Amino acid sequence: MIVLTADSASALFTAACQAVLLNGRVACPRDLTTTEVVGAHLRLTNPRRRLVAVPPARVINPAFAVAEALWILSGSDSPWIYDYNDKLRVYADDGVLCGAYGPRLRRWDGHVDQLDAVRRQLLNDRESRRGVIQLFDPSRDHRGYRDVPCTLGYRFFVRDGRLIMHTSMRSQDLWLGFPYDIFTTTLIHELMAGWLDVELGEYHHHVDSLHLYAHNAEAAAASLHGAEGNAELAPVDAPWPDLDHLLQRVLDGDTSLADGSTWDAFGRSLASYRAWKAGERDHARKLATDTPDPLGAALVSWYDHLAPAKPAGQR
Ligand SMILES: O=c1ccn([C@H]2C[C@H](O)[C@@H](COP(=O)(O)O)O2)c(=O)[nH]1
Repeated sequence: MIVLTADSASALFTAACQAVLLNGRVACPRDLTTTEVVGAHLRLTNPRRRLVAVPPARVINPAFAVAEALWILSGSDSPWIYDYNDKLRVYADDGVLCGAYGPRLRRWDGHVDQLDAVRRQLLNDRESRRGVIQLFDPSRDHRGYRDVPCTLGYRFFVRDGRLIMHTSMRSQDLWLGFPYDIFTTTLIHELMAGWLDVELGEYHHHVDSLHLYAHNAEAAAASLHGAEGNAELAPVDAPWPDLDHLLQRVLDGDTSLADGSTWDAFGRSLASYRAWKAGERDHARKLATDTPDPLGAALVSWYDHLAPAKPAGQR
């Protein structure tokens, strides 16, 4: 069992890489070799520092982080998510990710909006222990689909005027999955704190199998010497009744959102990445550079990682 505390996702990521490399044992589920620690409690004291950036060893695609978080929050399992990360297709059955969190989060059993249920529960009984969101569904997840949720669920507690969040995962790919998962969970955490009108408290990430695939071990070792980015994202909130409409506007690329808010930064980073994928690289870089918030800088780093910028004057 490892227990780690940090005030940024980047610092938590490097500490976890170190702990898995030092204490991990080999396990080969699905015939893929991993180094694994069974039992990890990762505690993030500032959930707004949700962006993992440990250049040059680990540079993430912040547009995918945003896209996946909004895809989940909006309750979607639509294939548009592949536009932001084509690799997800390998987990699809007949084109669909059967373990998608969104429909379970917003329409469990076809109708239960768990975000709303937890929000109401904690508004009615401030210190309730019943603020539970369930994602793993035994009636679906033992059927043999390629995609089985790694996140079992979330719990929320209001204590001393702060919202504490706990996530439980059965399985976590530290290198590929963690940076994106922590972005989504801490965004849900911050939004829930806003709906309850309390401060953002600590975030706890409990993982059963925390692992590194063999092909990522060398990079993980290099990340221990990377520069740790711990930029804090600007605060984000949305009145509960406006959430779905706001998510739709961001996803639709509604330019009237240009108000310098975090939602504006989300929309710009998605638009920038769509331009990049369409081959409009200069336009994509310009949109990223103009994006307020550390998200814009992270997107520029991602483009540099994909295709290093040519020195001025060189074509
Ligand atoms: O949100 C997710 C979803 C998947 N994975 C990783 C964990 C495993 O490496 C792999 C799923 O494989 P199984 O645990 O289902 O075998 O994907 C994550 O890290 N986070």
